[in-house]
Amino acid sequence: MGVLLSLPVVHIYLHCSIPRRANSQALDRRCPHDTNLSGAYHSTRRHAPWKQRASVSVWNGNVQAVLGVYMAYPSWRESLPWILVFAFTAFGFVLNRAFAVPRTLRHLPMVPVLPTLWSYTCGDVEDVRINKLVLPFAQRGEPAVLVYMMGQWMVHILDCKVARDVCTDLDAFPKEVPPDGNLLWRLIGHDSVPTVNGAQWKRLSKLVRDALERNLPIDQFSFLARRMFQQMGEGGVFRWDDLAVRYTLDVIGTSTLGHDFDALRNPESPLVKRYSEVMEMISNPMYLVLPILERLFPRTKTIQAIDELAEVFQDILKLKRQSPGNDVMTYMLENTETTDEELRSNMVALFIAGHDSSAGALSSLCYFLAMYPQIQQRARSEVLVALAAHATAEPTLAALRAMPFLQACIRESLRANTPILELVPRKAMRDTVLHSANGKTMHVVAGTLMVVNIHAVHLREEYWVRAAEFDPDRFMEHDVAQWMSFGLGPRQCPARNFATYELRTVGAMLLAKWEWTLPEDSPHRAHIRKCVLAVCVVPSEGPYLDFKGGCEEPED
Ligand code: HEM
Repeated sequence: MGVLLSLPVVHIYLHCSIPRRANSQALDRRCPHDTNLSGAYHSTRRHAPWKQRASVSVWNGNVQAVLGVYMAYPSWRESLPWILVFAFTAFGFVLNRAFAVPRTLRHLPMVPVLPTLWSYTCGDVEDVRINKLVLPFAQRGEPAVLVYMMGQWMVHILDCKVARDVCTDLDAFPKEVPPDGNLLWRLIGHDSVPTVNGAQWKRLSKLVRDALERNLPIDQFSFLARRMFQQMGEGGVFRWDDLAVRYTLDVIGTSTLGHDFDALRNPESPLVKRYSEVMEMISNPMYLVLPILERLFPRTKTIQAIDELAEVFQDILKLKRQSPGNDVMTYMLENTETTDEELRSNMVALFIAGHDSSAGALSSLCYFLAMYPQIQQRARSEVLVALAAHATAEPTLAALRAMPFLQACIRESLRANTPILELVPRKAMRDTVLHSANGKTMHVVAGTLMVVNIHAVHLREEYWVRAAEFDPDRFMEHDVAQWMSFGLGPRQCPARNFATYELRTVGAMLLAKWEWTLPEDSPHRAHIRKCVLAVCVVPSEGPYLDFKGGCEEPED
């Protein structure tokens, strides 16, 4: 590709320089001895040999031809076009090396690299890029497509069966171990459930699952929803993505880390601000596209901020040891086989994996209910009936289980706007043949990186009737196998129960207390605008929602 890019340039220079070359030869013929011009040439050759040595050391190979050309010309002006030709060709080779599709993957369809780079240059958020460049392949029935991402070519899986097969066989397709320079993993650490494989993953995964299953803190979800309602007073227009972030931050803080960030009442809390800043620094798109930049231009300020934040988590862990509570970290600390680094690493992993994803999910749910008032009203009626039937003002587990339509709304909003668009890459450990749901076969060689593209599977029309529409009823009848917001197989989200009950509790309480709409002039009316938050893509800069019908909440 790089060579192709440089060809027109080479072509132009060849055309421009050939007559000049003829001229210079004619000049040489006319002036066989030193003329001013040829004298200048000779003196350059004789007195500036470093020029030649510099060329050799810079390009280190394939330079003899250029030196020959360089020496054959009577002045630097004459040889400049050739130097440029060489430079562009060399640049072309470098680009070619960087972007060439590996031979073993060339049988697969691919998203062309130029539009991909252009999309990054334009600052498109990942969902927009997938819609533009990847989704057309899914709609055409392809099981997979090659995409250039994070500095290399990866196979994006677009088919639900291939996705399931890849995610189920952990030995054949383990998670790709993140490179050392990756700053998100510097913060999380290399010993956490999402990053490890094999026996360590089995041990840590059991630890996390057992701790998460020990307590489903519905009371805590309700308590914090009431705290949020206090902030909302008697209603009005609120920037909903911000409230959702603060609510989920307090949920994850109190129920998993046993630490109250108090983000709902104190949005300016230093830890909350520091966390947001670090996440923003980590998500620099240039470094996400070209991870090699981490080595070429290390981000020392970001690294320092990350290390300071990691220290804060370390301190929270120390405090937790001294004063245990009723939270996931306390349960994990009971296990004496876990090392300090594993505990710290998993604490940060639970925080990051659990916070931004839930914030995005809550934000999307309320956005869709605002966009479709009839669906909101239907969900509200169901909630009020269920609460009355269970004689409770706030949701209990039994009452929440009697709200299937609310659950369908949550699943449909996670389908249409899934916060985690792509799973962590899996690496094929051996040559494999995979079969898609529509009967196609796909050969994959050992070493190939494979990414399940949830967003594309969730919008594939072969799987979903009118995929672009928000229609919770598609989840009322039965479970839909193509739905994969929490991942697939043994490594699917261990907190999916926690997360859905959090959404069900706060969703039910919102519906019971408020009615909300999207203001007419909202920029989110045509479609929801999003941004990248750590590992998720979530609604951004609103949507501002207009809440009505609230009444004063008593203080905590
Ligand atoms: C709506 C909210 C959430 C969504 C959509 C979500 C989604 C996901 C997905 C798709 C994965 C699989 C990643 C992969 O296979 O590459 C995952 C894994 C994980 N999630 Fe969640 N998640 C949510 C909430 C949470 C919460 C609240 C926590 C913690 C309290 C959490 C902790 C984890 C962990 C530890 C893993 C790694 C599992 C493993 O690799 O074995 N998630 N999540």
